[in-house]
Formats: sequence, C-alpha cells, structure tokens
Amino acid sequence: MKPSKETYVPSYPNLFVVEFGSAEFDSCLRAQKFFEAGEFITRLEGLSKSPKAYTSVQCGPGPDDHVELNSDLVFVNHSCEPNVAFDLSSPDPTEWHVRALSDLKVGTPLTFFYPSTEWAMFQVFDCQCGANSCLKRIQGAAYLPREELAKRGFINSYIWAMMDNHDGFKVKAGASCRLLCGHGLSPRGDQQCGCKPVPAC
Ligand SMILES: C[S@@+](CC[C@H](N)C(=O)[O-])C[C@H]1O[C@@H](n2cnc3c(N)ncnc32)[C@H](O)[C@@H]1O
Repeated sequence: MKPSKETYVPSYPNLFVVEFGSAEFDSCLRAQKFFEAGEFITRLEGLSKSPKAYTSVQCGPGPDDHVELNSDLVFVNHSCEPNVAFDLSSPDPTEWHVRALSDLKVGTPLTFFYPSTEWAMFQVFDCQCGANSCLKRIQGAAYLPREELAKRGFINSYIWAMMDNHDGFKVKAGASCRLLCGHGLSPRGDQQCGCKPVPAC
C-alpha cells in the first residue's frame, strides 16, 4: 500500500520526504539530511506480513516471507548502483534496518538494489537508473549470475542462500541445467532435468 499525494503525511519527517511524480511509478524518496556511508538510517518498523506485491519486500526464503513497509520507504526506487541497503538478514526482525552504502547529500533520491531482497520480482520492469552498470531489466536475483549480485554493495543472506540452492541444483544436473531449471530461465520447465524450484519460486 502506498499513500497518495492527497493523503500524504511524512512517516520520517526529519529523514526523508516523498516527491510525487506525475505518472504512476514516477515518485521517489529524497534525503532530508546528509547521511554518511555506512550510517544506520532507520529500523524497519511498522511492517506487516503480506502477499507478494510490487510494494512488498521479501524477508526470507519461503513463499510467505514478504512484508509491506507501511511507510514512506515504499517509495525507495531501485538502482543498479544503489546508495542504501535494506538489510533484513537478521533472524531478529527488530534488527531489520536501512543503512547508507555511500554518502547521501540532502535531496538525493534513496535507492536500493531490488534483487538484494527479491528472488523473483512481482513486477518486472525496465530499469531507468542510468548507472553505467545498469542491468536494464529487473526481474530478481534468480535471473542474475552470482557475480552480478556480488558487485552491488549488499545482498541479504537469504538471497545468497537461495542462490547457493539454485547453483547446487545446476551442478547436480550438469552443464545444461542452467537452461532447464525451474526459475523462469527455461522454456521447458524443471521436470526436464530433475531440478526442483527453490521454496520461493
Ligand atoms: C514500490 S515502487 C517504488 C516507488 C515508485 N517509483 C512509485 O512511484 O510508486 C516499485 C516500482 O517503481 C518502479 N521503479 C522503481 N525503480 C525503478 C527504476 N530504477 N527504473 C524504472 N522503474 C522503477 C517500478 O515500476 C517498480 O515496480
């Protein structure tokens, strides 16, 4: 769920502010103060368990591990060269937080790398981040080689675990498995090679 321009009340008035765009997905969240690289920005509070949606964030490897942010943080866009991390790796949800990956000046739009939380995006989109290393189409971590993930500053531990699982199946089934396993990479589906989808598929 996202607040509308008409009903908007900032959830973190001293930290950031939503800039509403004119088109449906054109809004963003801009820093209201300077954040230093590595700085803890805020805990993720007020979350609710939810079905997977374009507004939800994955919080573990299971099919039901998705939460709604219920705050302005829902307006943080994706970038292939992100400036913040959404860290939901702790087994203790009270430790889930956002932190700066680089210095953020006042007015800078906050961005995170969506595949750092999402194994398979609910809403695939063509990226407009403009970064040199832009991946162009954002579908989730399942669609990326691990080398690409490793370049993005921070990836949640459950995504790495799902990647290990995925790669394990590929190794077991041999070299042709990459095209045959069950993560949307295959035109033929997972039964062909014996791969099993990981839990969130
Ligand atoms: C949770 S919303 C983020 C806020 C969104 N910009 C808005 O105005 O509602 C996620 C959606 O924003 C859009 N989006 C986020 N980052 C993007 C990017 N780098 N390039 C293109 N669209 C993006 C996509 O449509 C994505 O599904």
